[in-house]
Amino acid sequence: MDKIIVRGGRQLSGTVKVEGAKNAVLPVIAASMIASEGKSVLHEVPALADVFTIKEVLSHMNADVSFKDNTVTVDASKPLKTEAPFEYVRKMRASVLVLGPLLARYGHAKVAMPGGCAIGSRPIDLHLKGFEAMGANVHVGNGFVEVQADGRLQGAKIYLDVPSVGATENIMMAAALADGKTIIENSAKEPEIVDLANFLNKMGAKVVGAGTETIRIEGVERLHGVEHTIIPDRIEAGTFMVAAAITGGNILVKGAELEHLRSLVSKMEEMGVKIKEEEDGLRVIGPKRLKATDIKTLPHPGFPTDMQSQMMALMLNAHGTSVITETVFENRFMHVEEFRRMNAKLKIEGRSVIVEGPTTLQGAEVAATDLRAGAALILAGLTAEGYTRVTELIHIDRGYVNLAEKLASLGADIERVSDKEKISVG
Ligand SMILES: CC(=O)N[C@H]1[C@@H](OP(=O)(O)OP(=O)(O)OC[C@H]2O[C@@H](n3ccc(=O)[nH]c3=O)[C@H](O)[C@@H]2O)O[C@H](CO)[C@@H](O)[C@@H]1O
Ligand SMILES: C=C(OP(=O)(O)O)C(=O)O
Repeated sequence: MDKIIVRGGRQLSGTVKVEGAKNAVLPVIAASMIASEGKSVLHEVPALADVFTIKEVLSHMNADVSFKDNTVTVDASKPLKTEAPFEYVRKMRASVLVLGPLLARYGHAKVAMPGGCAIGSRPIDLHLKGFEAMGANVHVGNGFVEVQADGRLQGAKIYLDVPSVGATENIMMAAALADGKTIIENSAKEPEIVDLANFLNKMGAKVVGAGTETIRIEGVERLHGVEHTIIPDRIEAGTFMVAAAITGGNILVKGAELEHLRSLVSKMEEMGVKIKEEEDGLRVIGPKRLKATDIKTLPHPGFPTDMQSQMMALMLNAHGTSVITETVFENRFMHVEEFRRMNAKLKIEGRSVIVEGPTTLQGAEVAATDLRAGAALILAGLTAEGYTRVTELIHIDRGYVNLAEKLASLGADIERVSDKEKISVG
């Protein structure tokens, strides 16, 4: 089992380039299956475990997929299978994003029903409600969800009870080939939704309003493969921004888009961090003394839940009491227990965590409970006394490419070791 071992105390400086966004590339690769003619060529694709999983899913479906030098090519013009077995959904919940494209193109799709995970129960009822409104029959049983339509889906007006990212994406993809107009109300507004809409539109779809709370999709007869560049990963960018802030360092995060990061930037500025927009990214300069603040996670443009645990690491180093309230997922505080192993003073009260800072964090053996929690433990390790050993890297590898190597290139005392190798530090 691999571990990342980090010794705290170094100030980080230099430049790091952000990869393409995991949460944009997964739906875009799924959407490439709708194209019944031509190839899609996707650039800036990060070499993440999740990308390899969705590539396997598409290959299983009979699409021709290749991945080389951050470019994925998908040719889905041959007839596709419409079932994805459990092994893929187990590895990655985003596998449910094949439902919309397959339903649109073939009127049928079947995938294993995703279970809960470390951050919450994560139902897909809103995805299914959308498909049903468009005329599909939904059957859930024996651990599978199957959706079936007689002929083309029908455009419909769909109100989402919560602005779910995945439901918005799945419905948008299904509606791209539906008969007539679909209106999604209370849709998610994340930048990744806009990227998917742009991709669909290049393929010949008619989607307007992505990035606002009402998306309108006029169905078309068919879509074709196109070339597309994935947007930068705002969560990876945010993770490096916290690395600069937590170590009192100075990092240029190349490719970070201010427009996608406004809530994070404003909270970090409240904490005393200097953030400047430069031509090719954001420069982040950590202060000598971080100030406490409060955050509440919300759908975009509110504060992203995927940055909550990294901010907790930062708040542990800030002077005063900070409060974090998690409203998106009901159980995204598994990292609290791990931070406590590092001497953190944290109290959970319902959906909030009270963070007493600053704490002298102590290195310890800790486990990544989800991908962002793993990144947050590494960030905490950058300021802890002694060695922090982070295990369960399988989670981190889902969402970060070479995180330890990139932090090392910025001056961190960090390395990734496998149990088979001789551990040279600690
Ligand atoms: C691959 C991907 O893009 N993952 C992101 C996506 O996940 P994902 O698309 O799964 O997240 P959603 O936006 O759907 O979930 C938000 C909330 O809605 C609830 N819900 C969702 C669907 C549904 O049918 N019913 C329902 O109740 C969820 O349980 C959760 O409490 O958005 C999350 C919220 O920004 C991010 O943390 C994830 O990184
Ligand atoms: C929760 C996340 O991803 P996923 O939805 O793929 O589990 C994340 O990226 O932080």
